[in-house]
Amino acid sequence: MEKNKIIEVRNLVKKYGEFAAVKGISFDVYEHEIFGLLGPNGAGKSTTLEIIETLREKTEGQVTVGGFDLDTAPNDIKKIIGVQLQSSGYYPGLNLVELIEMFGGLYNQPVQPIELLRLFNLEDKAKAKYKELSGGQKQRFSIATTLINKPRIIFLDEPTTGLDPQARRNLWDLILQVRAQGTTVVITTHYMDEAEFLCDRCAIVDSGQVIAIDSPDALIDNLVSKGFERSKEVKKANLEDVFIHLTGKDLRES
Ligand SMILES: Nc1ncnc2c1ncn2[C@@H]1O[C@H](COP(=O)(O)OP(=O)(O)OP(=O)(O)O)[C@@H](O)[C@H]1O
Repeated sequence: MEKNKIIEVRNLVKKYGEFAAVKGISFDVYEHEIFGLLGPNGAGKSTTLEIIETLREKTEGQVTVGGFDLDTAPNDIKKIIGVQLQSSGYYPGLNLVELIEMFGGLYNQPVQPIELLRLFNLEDKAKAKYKELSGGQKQRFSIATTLINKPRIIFLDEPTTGLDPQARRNLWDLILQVRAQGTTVVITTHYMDEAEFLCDRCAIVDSGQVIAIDSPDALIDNLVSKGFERSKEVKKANLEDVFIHLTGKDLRES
């Protein structure tokens, strides 16, 4: 089946003064995939994401999103993407339902707050304020809000940082569910297990450059074909499996 490119990034450069944080990055994202930007701290992942999201000026290069050119049609891009807000964007006086209604008003979109909260397992928190949520609940709410304008693409910047194993796995399932409904997902992460589990394809970014891009399987196979072997025999389970087995798979809310 022919894959449709929904994002095209060509020779993207971002300089902060003399310092080039992004040095000529190019990649495509296909419709309905989960695409990962992986890389160490400071590699330029967030900068790249924020440029595509129209939140940061680029220095050079071409970006198109859903066929719209970032230079000439940034407002059209804004309409088809969903972006996680900084937590400071959640007015402290409003509960979750009121926040969703407010964002719906800003986007001029009808919203069904309880249905959205149910999808993210937050229905019983409908009347709670954002600050009263646990870390996992905050992340789930933040991802829920990216869907308010019924976007074609959502951008998630390190969505599971700081979450416990149950909350991470729960969020992974939600991200798969969002994609299953037809939304393209672009995610940044430091966690390779997360990328391996979630991403159809990923770009590994280092010092502002893409150094590899492929499916996780193909990247691993390529390394193995070069003769790489783990020095220690791989066990059938890891410590995280032990932890999940002992403490249960259910989502913790504390
Ligand atoms: N506003 C800014 N002014 C100057 N330098 C910046 C600015 N924002 C980011 N940088 C620098 O650009 C580089 C890339 O930062 P960026 O936040 O894009 O990296 P990242 O890959 O997302 O890292 P992390 O995983 O730590 O979030 C870093 O060296 C950072 O210090």
